[in-house]
Amino acid sequence: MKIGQIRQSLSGFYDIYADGQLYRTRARGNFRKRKITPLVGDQVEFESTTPQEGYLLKILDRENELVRPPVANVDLAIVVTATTEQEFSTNLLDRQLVALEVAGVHSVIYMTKTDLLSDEIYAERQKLAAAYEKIGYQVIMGRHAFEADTLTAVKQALAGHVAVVMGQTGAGKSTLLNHLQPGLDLATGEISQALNRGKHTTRKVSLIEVADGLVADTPGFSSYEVFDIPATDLTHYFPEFVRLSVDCKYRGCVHINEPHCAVKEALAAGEVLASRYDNYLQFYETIKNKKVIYNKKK
Ligand SMILES: Nc1nc2c(ncn2[C@@H]2O[C@H](COP(=O)(O)OP(=O)(O)OP(=O)(O)O)[C@@H](O)[C@H]2O)c(=O)[nH]1
Ligand SMILES: [Zn+2]
Repeated sequence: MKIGQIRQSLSGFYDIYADGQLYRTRARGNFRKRKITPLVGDQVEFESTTPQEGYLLKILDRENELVRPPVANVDLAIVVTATTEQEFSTNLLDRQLVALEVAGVHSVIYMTKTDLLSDEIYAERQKLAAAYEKIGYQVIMGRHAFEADTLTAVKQALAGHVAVVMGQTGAGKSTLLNHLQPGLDLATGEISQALNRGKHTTRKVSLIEVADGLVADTPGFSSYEVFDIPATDLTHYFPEFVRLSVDCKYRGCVHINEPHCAVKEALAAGEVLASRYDNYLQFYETIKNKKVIYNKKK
């Protein structure tokens, strides 16, 4: 019996990486009965006598699992964010950051389309980038998204992680993956839209080695509409609020109507981004109005 990591899943075969090589395996029948689908990124037990043939026996406990792309044990997301005036929105960015925090995935923000910005807007974006860095998110941003320095920074960020590339439609996810792995040849722009129109393409998913990390070769996007958490938990997914709230007067302060709230004081002092706080309020209301029954995980 060996232990390894699923690196690729393709029509019933699972390629498992262990002690420096890949083993092609199939899942033992009892998996299907128990309705467990092995995912790329899973740590598994398997048996194999040759690299071409073996059986996947057991999936070890998962840290997390994403739906799009379907990958388990992800610990880093590169959140690709287009910076042009037509596309950039702190609301969309914060939604993604919160959704990833809820999934237990750390985010690095990667700014694209900076080459299309005037110097003035570029300077504005730099200011905002500094504010997100202060929150605790690394922001990778250059005057051109795909110049050597910015790509090197992405590769360094990937080191030691299992990562996915996330972001809104057209942000530049496939372009980034193609730069990280020349030869991957993902369709970009209009071609990618034409291919995706009207159908859900089920491609194979692989984890590819980039520098010293692993990244899923399929970019992702979640519908960030519902956070599967109670509204009162939302504050836990804003790292700067978590730090500040130790000084809120009330335990369980949600920083809305409570007096002596450290988050609101920091907001008034300009130490919390007004856009972050506004987005927080909006997400809070959205969750409250959903009236969904929460099946809280963990
Ligand atoms: N000028 C410029 N164009 C970019 C940049 N990044 C991406 N693009 C272009 O924007 C378009 C969309 O890029 P994609 O890489 O396909 O975006 P995506 O996020 O994979 O999009 P979806 O597949 O729709 O989710 C393409 O035409 C890219 O060439 C950038 O930094 N600068
Ligand atoms: Zn508070």
